[in-house]
Amino acid sequence: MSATPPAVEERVEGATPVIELRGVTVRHGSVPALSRVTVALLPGQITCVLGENGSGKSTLVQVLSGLRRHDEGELLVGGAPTRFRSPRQAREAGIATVWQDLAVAPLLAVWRNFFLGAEPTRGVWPFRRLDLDGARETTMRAMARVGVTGLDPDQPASALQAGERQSLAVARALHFGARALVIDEPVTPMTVARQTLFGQAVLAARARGLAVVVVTNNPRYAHLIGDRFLLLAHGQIAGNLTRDDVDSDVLTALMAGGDQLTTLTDALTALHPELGER
Ligand SMILES: Nc1ncnc2c1ncn2[C@@H]1O[C@H](COP(=O)(O)OP(=O)(O)OP(=O)(O)O)[C@@H](O)[C@H]1O
Repeated sequence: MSATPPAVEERVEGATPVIELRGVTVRHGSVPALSRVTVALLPGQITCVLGENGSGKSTLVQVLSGLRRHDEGELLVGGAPTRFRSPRQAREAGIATVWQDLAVAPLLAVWRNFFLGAEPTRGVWPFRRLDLDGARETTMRAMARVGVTGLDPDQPASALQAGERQSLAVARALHFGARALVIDEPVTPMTVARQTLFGQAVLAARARGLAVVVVTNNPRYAHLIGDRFLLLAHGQIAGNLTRDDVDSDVLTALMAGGDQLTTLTDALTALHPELGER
């Protein structure tokens, strides 16, 4: 895993955002969970979303994945204003979500979990049958692409480690042509092995030109993999920084507490007025 991604601004400058939020507000009753959030998610860029509990991270994931409709503002996919009516519509638009409580069918083979109803077939009806070898082969190749090698595609998914399950979900997204990948990081702390696997999968998605969103509570890890850092506080964007703007220590300090986050972001914006314009 490369610790220092190449200069992103050069690669993605001028690219049409895969997803764009313009002034998006989401209310739970009278409580705004997100308030006038504006952000562009660019192809080949990893955006890490950071913020304390209740800052609106999950709500943002829900909006991007079609689980929650926004009350105000605009959601654009590939430049076109969009309103998802279901998670399925978001998936069909190329937005794949890897949920915190990632579900696999534990008794089914890994390759079955990979295809989940989209299994390849051979021949024409009425002689059509499942292409078992093709399915296994495709699963292994797709998993290798995200850094998981030596996998037995016939083993039950329950035998996979948590990190490998996440990799499976990312591998699926890449294989089925997703344009954006939204990952809600598990709340439980990740082991180094799992972080490494996860990082490989995420960087593979980025290399394939997907817009990647990672919701995380770990600023050091975010700084390692992320190109851009979206800081949420009380449902609002408290900072939208690139890895050139902040080092790992500053990002960690920004995350130290909600109030501090706002104060420090103000201080940072005062030092770098251009930050406030993003
Ligand atoms: N279904 C709901 N009904 C009412 N209020 C809600 C609902 N879901 C979230 N909220 C409120 O909206 C705000 C944003 O919540 P959200 O879950 O998006 O934050 P979060 O940053 O993901 O927090 P966490 O890290 O705890 O999951 C919070 O004030 C929360 O209490």
